[in-house]
Amino acid sequence: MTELISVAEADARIAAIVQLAPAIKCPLSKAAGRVLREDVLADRPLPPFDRVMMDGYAIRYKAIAECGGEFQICGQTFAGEATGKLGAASNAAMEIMTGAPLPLGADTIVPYEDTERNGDVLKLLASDEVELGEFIHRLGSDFAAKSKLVGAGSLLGPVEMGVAASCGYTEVLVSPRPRITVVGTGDELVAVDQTPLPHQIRASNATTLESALALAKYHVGDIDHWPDDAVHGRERLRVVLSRSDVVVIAGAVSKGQRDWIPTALDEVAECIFHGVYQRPGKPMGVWLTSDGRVIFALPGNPVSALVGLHRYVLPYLRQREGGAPKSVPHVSLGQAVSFAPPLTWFLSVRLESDRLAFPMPVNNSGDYARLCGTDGFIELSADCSEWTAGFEAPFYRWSS
Ligand SMILES: Nc1nc2c(c(=O)[nH]1)N[C@H]1C(S)=C(S)[C@@H](COP(=O)(O)OP(=O)(O)OC[C@H]3O[C@@H](n4cnc5c(N)ncnc54)[C@H](O)[C@@H]3O)O[C@H]1N2
Ligand code: MOO
Repeated sequence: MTELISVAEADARIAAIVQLAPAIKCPLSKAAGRVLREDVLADRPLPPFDRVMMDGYAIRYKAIAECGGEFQICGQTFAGEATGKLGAASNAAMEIMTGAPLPLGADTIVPYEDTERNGDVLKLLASDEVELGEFIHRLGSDFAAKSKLVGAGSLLGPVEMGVAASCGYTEVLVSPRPRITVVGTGDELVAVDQTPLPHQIRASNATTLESALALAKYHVGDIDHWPDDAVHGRERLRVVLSRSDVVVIAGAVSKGQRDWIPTALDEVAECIFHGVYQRPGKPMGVWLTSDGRVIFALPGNPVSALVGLHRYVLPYLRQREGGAPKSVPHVSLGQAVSFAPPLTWFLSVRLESDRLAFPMPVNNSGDYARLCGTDGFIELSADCSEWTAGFEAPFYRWSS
């Protein structure tokens, strides 16, 4: 391990190696969840015409006083029909549907519910309650043509997707998805469908890490498992690096005689750091190849690997896509806690009412089953050892 660094320094060093991937064109139908790399502009004013907002009748407001609230119906306009024209007589009314363009000459809509109809004669039930200009969504009243509706860097969620569709974007410029490989390591591990011998365990880290990435909308292209054999492992490392932008390795990063990962990574990449003043996950490290591939080497202990993914890998992936940094919410400690080592403590918690965090510490970073029922972890900084109930701490959710 190189000299240990603080969590803040680890964040800064990761931010410094972020290289924004060149934008690509993507069909709009495939763009949900991607980071937009261009501004989406209104191609027309919003709304693009005087849009009627209620089913009923279009009238001239000033005619109410002139004709005692009685009108002559002279036609109909449905949504999808071109703009109609109100008859020249001041008491003319046009039957009209929601979504239709306001007829020329009309300035007010009276909903069906406020009228009585007899043949072509229309009577307003409460003339004095009708207001000039009611129920008309005026052309351009929301946005002028060419307004920026969605900014570059936005995440394309349902709102942004609908706005882009409404403006005629059949494709958009987005960040490409990184090719991600997740790697587990260790001779003690057997596949999920195997029955382990007493000294073996089933490999679970790849499943955990892949699902955490998938829930954050990142697709894992490959999953690999490497033995504790450095010669064979180095070959696999070369293959995986040749087809990945980001590699997330769990295990073999500490000080054991077969913890070969850091040495092998040093041979093919620059070490950005190795070792952070934190628990869990102290032995984690990050490496960068000369052609821009990034390797996160997380400890094999399942709690350490999962925390490392949420605390460092997911924020890195977001930055790499050019997305606005996701704000980390703060929650309030539900009870006092203490932690003596001068390390940042990532403490697993259960949330109540989405705001109050109750500590649910694991026995150690191999006690992954105790995370069931927790919602994520809070970050308690290394410069303190006692936290009172009510302390506000950054919160990372497992399922984000
Ligand atoms: N002399 C020292 N020993 C250790 C140190 C240290 O500073 N000095 N650090 C400890 C800490 S902290 C951690 S965390 C671990 C990290 O070790 P490695 O990254 O080398 O991980 P492994 O030894 O490969 O595995 C640790 C543990 O996790 C289990 N594991 C590994 N992979 C999986 C998997 N895919 N699914 C489920 N479980 C997995 C593995 O069996 C081990 O029990 O090092 C400490 N030692
Ligand atoms: O840092 Mo290790 O992840 O504490 O067990």
